[in-house]
Amino acid sequence: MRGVKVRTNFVYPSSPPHSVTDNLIPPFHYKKSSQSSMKDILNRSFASPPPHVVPKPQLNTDVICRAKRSISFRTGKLVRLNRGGPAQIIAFRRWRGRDKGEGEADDVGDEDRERRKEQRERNVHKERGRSRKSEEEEEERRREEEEGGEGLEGAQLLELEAEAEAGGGGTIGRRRRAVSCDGGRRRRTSCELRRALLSSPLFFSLSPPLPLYQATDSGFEIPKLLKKKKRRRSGLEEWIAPAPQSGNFHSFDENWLLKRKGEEVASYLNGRCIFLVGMMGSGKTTVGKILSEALAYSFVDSDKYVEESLGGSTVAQIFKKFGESFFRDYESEALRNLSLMPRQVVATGGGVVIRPINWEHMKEGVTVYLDVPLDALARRIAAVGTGSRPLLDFDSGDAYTKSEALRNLSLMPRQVVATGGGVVIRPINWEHMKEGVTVYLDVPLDALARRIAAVGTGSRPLLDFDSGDAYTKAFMGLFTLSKKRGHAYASADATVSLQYIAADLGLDISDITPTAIALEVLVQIENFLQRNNGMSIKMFP
Ligand SMILES: Nc1ncnc2c1ncn2[C@@H]1O[C@H](COP(=O)(O)OP(=O)(O)O)[C@@H](O)[C@H]1O
Ligand SMILES: O=C(O)C1=C[C@@H](OP(=O)(O)O)[C@@H](O)[C@H](O)C1
Repeated sequence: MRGVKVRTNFVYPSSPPHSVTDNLIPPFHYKKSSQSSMKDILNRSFASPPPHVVPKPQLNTDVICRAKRSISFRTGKLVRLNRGGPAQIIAFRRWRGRDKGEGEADDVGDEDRERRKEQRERNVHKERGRSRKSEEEEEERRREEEEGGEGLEGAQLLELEAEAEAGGGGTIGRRRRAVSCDGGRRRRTSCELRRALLSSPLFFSLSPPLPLYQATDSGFEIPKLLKKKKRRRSGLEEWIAPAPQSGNFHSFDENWLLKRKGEEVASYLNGRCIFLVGMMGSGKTTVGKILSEALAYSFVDSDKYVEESLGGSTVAQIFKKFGESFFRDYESEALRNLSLMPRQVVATGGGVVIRPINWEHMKEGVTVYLDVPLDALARRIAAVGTGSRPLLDFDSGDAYTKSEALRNLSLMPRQVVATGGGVVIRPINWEHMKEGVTVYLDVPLDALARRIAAVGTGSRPLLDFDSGDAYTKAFMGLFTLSKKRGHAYASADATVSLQYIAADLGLDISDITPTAIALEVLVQIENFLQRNNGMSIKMFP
């Protein structure tokens, strides 16, 4: 990949933070006896979600393992968890067409590569009678080799072995297929690789598509579907992980992976900003802060930027005083300024996607859409209140929001809307209501007065939004907004869908931590860069 830097020989630090060491326990075959202690571990794993996210009381222990495995599938890593040490990744993800000559490993490999290439060319001559198919395979292998993608070779393997023995870990810019190779030189490579891996006390392979272990209430077990014989042959019995004894096992694992991934992705980004887009409450701010730490970027919230540039008024105040379009102008200006600065994770306001000019600014960097189902958004927003989100704050009662509520309602089908008596005085409201059929209930004043007196004036809503709980109100508002702008989010370079992650990991959406989302954001950015071969990413001088 041109323009994208790849570290081929990066050695991860070998000593973990204290809390991590304390939290790992004896190896896999050590069975925890008590059911409650396992649950304790898992509950503590989710010790620091936002206060309103209540962990499920009965967490399925298997979930954690699946989550771990899946994270590694996504990141393409082979992960080793050391006894009493940090998890270490031995990576096989390889960038296609990456820069050559970076790092020692490539230098060492060049000679070898040249020699093997010549050898193969001689072989090609000898075996002229071969079938066309084999020739294509040969061609493919040669192409891979030229791209620097041959399997792990002597120098790297020795290095890996040395690191393994020393208890260290390393990244080797080689492709993942090296572990699942199936013939000739590749099989040898695979064997060597496995030997190198197994020479270290504990390895936990998350890369092959096999359920390597299952968590049960009494400990971790190799899944029954893997027959004993097969297990022995594949060496899986040794490819095992230490089960967590206590503490924040889950978060540790995520945090550690996130940091490593952050370092990797930051080196490809060359200072490009990340713009997080998504509906209100999708976690742009929460995830953005975590992401910025992993990338060693600074974090900016575009709403805060606008607030500061307008002397500290809140977004709600700006909406109330000057209206939405005034706010949008400042928002566009904020994005323009932010797009000129390097190394930032920007949490944008949910509405930035509606103006094409904002996309022009954001496309200076990489845009990522956090796709969260409306139901989850409404829950989150209901938990904190709609006060800071004027487009959902139908209770505030100012003229602007009442009209806005009516506009939103006019976009929804199959509704009978009981409007507030005062809506008729604003022409704009009629425009909205004329989207449907308006019916005037003409009741003599004295009859109205009697009715209202009977029930009290407290029950007179301006819009029917006043009835219903915080969740319903938030959901209604989000629904109409998402109808209007759902398609606009699709312009982002990458999408992170919580629904997809939840289905993939077998988790509830509310159980996906912001750290896991941040990790997925990094993976999707990486995929985006790979798809675009790094060419769309301009370099900062
Ligand atoms: N992964 C998550 N799980 C549960 N709640 C979350 C998650 N991410 C964010 N939240 C909560 O949702 C609310 C909105 O998050 P925030 O980051 O402010 O969203 P945005 O910046 O997109 O509006 C906050 O109260 C936050 O604590
Ligand atoms: O969706 C929107 O139009 C808005 C989202 C808000 O930001 P968050 O997405 O950070 O809540 C804020 O910019 C403003 O209330 C408008």
